[in-house]
Amino acid sequence: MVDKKLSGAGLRGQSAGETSLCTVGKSGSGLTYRGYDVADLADNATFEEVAFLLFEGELPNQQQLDKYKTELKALRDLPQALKEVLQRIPASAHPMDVMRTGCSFLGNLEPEEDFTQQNHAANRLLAAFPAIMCYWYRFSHEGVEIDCVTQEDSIAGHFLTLLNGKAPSAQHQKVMDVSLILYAEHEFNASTFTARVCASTLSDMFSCITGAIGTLRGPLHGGANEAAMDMIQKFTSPADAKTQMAGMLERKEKIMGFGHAIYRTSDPRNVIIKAWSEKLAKENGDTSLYDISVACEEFMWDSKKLFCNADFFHASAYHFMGIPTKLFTPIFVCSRLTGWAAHVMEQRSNNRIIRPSADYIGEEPRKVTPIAQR
Ligand SMILES: CC(=O)SCCNC(=O)CCNC(=O)[C@H](O)C(C)(C)COP(=O)(O)OP(=O)(O)OC[C@H]1O[C@@H](n2cnc3c(N)ncnc32)[C@H](O)[C@@H]1OP(=O)(O)O
Ligand SMILES: O=C([O-])CC(=O)C(=O)O
Repeated sequence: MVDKKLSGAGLRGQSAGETSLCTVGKSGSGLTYRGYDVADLADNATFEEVAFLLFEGELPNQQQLDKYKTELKALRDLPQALKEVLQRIPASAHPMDVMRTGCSFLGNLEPEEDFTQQNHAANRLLAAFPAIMCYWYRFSHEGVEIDCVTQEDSIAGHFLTLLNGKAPSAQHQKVMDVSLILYAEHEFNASTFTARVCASTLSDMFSCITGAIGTLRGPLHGGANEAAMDMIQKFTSPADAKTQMAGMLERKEKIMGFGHAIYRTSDPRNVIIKAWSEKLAKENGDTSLYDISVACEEFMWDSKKLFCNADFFHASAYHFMGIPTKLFTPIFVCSRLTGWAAHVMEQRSNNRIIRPSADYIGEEPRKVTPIAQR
């Protein structure tokens, strides 16, 4: 894995366009958003500042940030028709399907009529996604019709308040804010590339984001945080984790939350969310799941030189905050929407339809045999 080859299938290692939004693994393991190191942003900025940075190109000053947050707060509520649609989606539905439908349906009610509305469409989704997720979840699972508006200052606090019906602790609010920063943007990953392909046909913002949600859903991409949670919950101790993982590798199973298409030796987001996971475990007074996670990390590195990606310690961190596992990937949506929308805007600003070629490996030209003779 250390000598990871960036070539072969899956367009690996091929440049598919230009971006000024993000670098991934440029110096082996780094991640920058518009030139800022993600660790610096996680320490010294908020998610709203990062969203502004991605959409507008620069970090906001205090006045710009206040204005932006006021704008977002005014966009939090959901139209009645969308609430009615969410009420009809069963509890058994996959929450990523709920996000996809919520996004798509909002696009019916409040379409992006032309590209001058692109920032508004992006901000509307950024403000509304926490309510789309929590309105459906609490209605279908608890029979509660929540008020989609809160007075919480941040998107992180707003989401946790909608989910729990009460304001979060300062610590939980901070961890959620950091998590939203870490997941915000990641160059030409599969879901962002989906959004850019859609944008390249001059389609609307809601279609681009709906497609991206469908791509993020898979366990090889965003869905890995849920899959990692399901896995670590089955391990009874660090030793059991190592034994079971050895069996999984022997059976050639993929271990979710490990490995990466671009990074070679580490994912820079891991060390940040891992540290928060440890703090949360200690605060909860039970580090057993954290210890199991650390054992998984050690085992995978020792046996396969595979490292934790952003998703692995997000699983335990979210779990320690009491977030239901099925909502892990939808939280990713609430964050990555910023990267997706910024890429849609960037694609539109210098567009040519994305249409690669394929190497044909099928039959030679042949004639149709009449059906009676087949
Ligand atoms: C936020 C995110 O989306 S981060 C990614 C989240 N996804 C996951 O965690 C899913 C698990 N990981 C994976 O499936 C892969 O590592 C991916 C999809 C992330 C990257 O895929 P690729 O770029 O094709 O992986 P890569 O080329 O590094 O694989 C090299 C070898 O390691 C193996 N490998 C890579 N990751 C894993 C893993 N998690 N578990 C077991 N084996 C793995 C591959 O099967 C491959 O083996 P092979 O040469 O015998 O075929
Ligand atoms: O870049 C990738 O392929 C996947 C990833 O880590 C992300 O989208 O955050």
